[in-house]
Amino acid sequence: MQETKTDLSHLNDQQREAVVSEAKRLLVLAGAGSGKTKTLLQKLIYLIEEKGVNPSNILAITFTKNAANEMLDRLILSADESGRYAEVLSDKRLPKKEKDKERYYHTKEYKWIDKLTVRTFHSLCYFILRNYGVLEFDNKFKIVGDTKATDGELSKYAATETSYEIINKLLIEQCQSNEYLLNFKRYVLDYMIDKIHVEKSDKLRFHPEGKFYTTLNNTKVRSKSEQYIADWLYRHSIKFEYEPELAISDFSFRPDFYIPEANLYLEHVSAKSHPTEQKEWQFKKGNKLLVKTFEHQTNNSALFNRHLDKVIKNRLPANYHFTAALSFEEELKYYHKEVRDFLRQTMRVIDMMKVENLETSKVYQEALKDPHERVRDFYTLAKPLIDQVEAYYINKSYLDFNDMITRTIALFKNQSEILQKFKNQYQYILVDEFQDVNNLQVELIRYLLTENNQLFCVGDDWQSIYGFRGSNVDYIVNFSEHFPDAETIKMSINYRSTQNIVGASNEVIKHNQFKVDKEIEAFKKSDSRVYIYTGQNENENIDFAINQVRRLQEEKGYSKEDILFLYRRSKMYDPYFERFKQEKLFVSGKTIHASKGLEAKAVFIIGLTEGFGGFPDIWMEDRIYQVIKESHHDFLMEEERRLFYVAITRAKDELFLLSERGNESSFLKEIPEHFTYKTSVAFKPVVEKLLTCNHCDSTIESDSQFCKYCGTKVSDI
Ligand SMILES: Nc1ncnc2c1ncn2[C@@H]1O[C@H](COP(=O)(O)OP(=O)(O)OP(=O)(O)O)[C@@H](O)[C@H]1O
Repeated sequence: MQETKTDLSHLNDQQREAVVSEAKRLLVLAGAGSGKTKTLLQKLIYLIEEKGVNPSNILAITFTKNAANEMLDRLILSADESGRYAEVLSDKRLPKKEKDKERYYHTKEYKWIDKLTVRTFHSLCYFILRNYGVLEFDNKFKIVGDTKATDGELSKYAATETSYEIINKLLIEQCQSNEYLLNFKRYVLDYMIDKIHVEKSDKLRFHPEGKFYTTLNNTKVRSKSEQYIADWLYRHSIKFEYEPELAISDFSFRPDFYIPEANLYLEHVSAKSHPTEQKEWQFKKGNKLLVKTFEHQTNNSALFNRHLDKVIKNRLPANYHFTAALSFEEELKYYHKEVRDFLRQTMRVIDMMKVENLETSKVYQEALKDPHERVRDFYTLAKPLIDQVEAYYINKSYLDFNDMITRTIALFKNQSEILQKFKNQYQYILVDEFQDVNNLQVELIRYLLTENNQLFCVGDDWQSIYGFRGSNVDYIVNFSEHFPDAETIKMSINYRSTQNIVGASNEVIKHNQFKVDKEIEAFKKSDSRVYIYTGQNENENIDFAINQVRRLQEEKGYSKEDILFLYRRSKMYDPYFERFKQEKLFVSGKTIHASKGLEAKAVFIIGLTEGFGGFPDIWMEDRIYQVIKESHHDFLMEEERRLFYVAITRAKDELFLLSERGNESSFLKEIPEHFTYKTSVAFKPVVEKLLTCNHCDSTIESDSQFCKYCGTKVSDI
């Protein structure tokens, strides 16, 4: 072993090789729990202690604020010989705010730690723009996020509104134009309510009467042409009745429309209509006015509008008011969820365009060439809104997280002396979780690279789970193509999880095509198997979870931190959370996305069912996004599988997978049986087992009616 001042004896060979490597571009590619973060920190300490590198020449980038804090914590722990900081960290009563303060003071205490730059991509860009970005953007900018920032360094500079609140406000403003509002409502009705782009068999299932098309005044009509007429009337503020009952002498029937203010009936004639002669005669007899429109007229909307003008408008009173003011709230009051979905989709499109560095106008041009009307309609409505959002952000000096990176890149591009300053400063660039970088982040890193500085990245392509936000797993899979002359070191021992958990995770990930092959072995040997429970329904699963949690707490002394519930979607946890509250059980739950980098002795993955609302859950598959970036079904499935892999590998000793009988997630079938213990038998409550006789104090067996020792009845206890 090479002699070093820094103690590297607690590292394995591969970790040590990574720490001492002089390679200018190095990727440490490793599985879950293999000590990537540990290796990165050790490298940092080694550079300072062994290589005499000035800490201010080191930049360490993490993905989350928590990861940056954890990195600082580990550095402080390594420096603090008194053990005081370890006490601070382990003090469960100390609030997070206090811990943050302690971290701040301790960082100041150790000058070398204080001189390091340990930041997330965002906070790095934030810092650069605030201090050097005045020519690029208002340097007193505010940050806009998905949620209101409540703590952390950046929260002081957070905007008072969220990105959703802004886009919602701007949509309402946009809808002050009646035309936009009604076009928008038309879009909602067509594609989100009527789902006209969905198979016909589905339609008929939902509307057995055949009245499928929803008009702008929320009437269900039978055909697209009738819907067009009804919408035309609504757009001209002309009241109408649809299929009113009309009785003339002894003859009763339902013409298509009645327009009271013109005292006029309208019949739309298509190939499917019944012959109208009979009806016309009855109208004449009853001295009522009937006008007809014909299907072939609808082929040309300008001509058809003119026809409607002629037969309807001209029969209304001369002073008729054709444009009543419409309100967004009134028009869309039944469709709040659909409005929210449209806005979320638009926000996703905005984010994707930023990450892919595409201009709105180019995307719009492409979208209008799409063969599908739904996609074209979406972009026709989204474009003016997206333009408004952009203008609003500039006007208010707002930047979102992607903007901060884009603006920093622009600053580097336009101000070479500022770029030079950072290039000179950061001799060593260390990036954690490299599997999650996106185009913008890689471009930023590239700007900082010189022939002489070192880029040291650690990551696991199997854990890349932010594709939906634009991260690109290709950067890690093909690292040496993106960074010429790069070296790669693979680390293959998992120190976190037991053998069967590691085995199961290896088997699951084998189903992915796009990956780097690695052989991961467990360091910890244990016979305990992955527990798969398939209850009859959710309630049975919750009962099972409660019993298992109690068992772990009582038999193994596990605390709140030792047990982690993971799920694909937050709402899966709601019923569990409610029951845990009732049962006074304290356990933490997280989405799998939020669990990255975490570990717990026991992990429960809930909601492992197949199909809608389960896991895998491929939600990005909408042609709307394909206009910006193609994503294939298989590729999205692979990301879901990586997410499952991340979830499994959070478990140190025990892993429980909860599914429902008859509707098991396809992922469960990917785990070979010899790693698992499968059951669908509900657990007897553990509390029964622990019942003690209040007379003689001995433990009473679970199914017994009497205390075996003194005969006291269980029902009296
Ligand atoms: N050489 C080693 N000997 C013993 N334990 C180790 C070694 N390397 C890492 N560990 C332990 O393994 C666990 C996982 O380490 P770490 O969190 O650094 O892994 P990681 O690769 O970053 O994990 P993940 O990617 O899954 O989040 C930690 O508890 C760490 O202390």
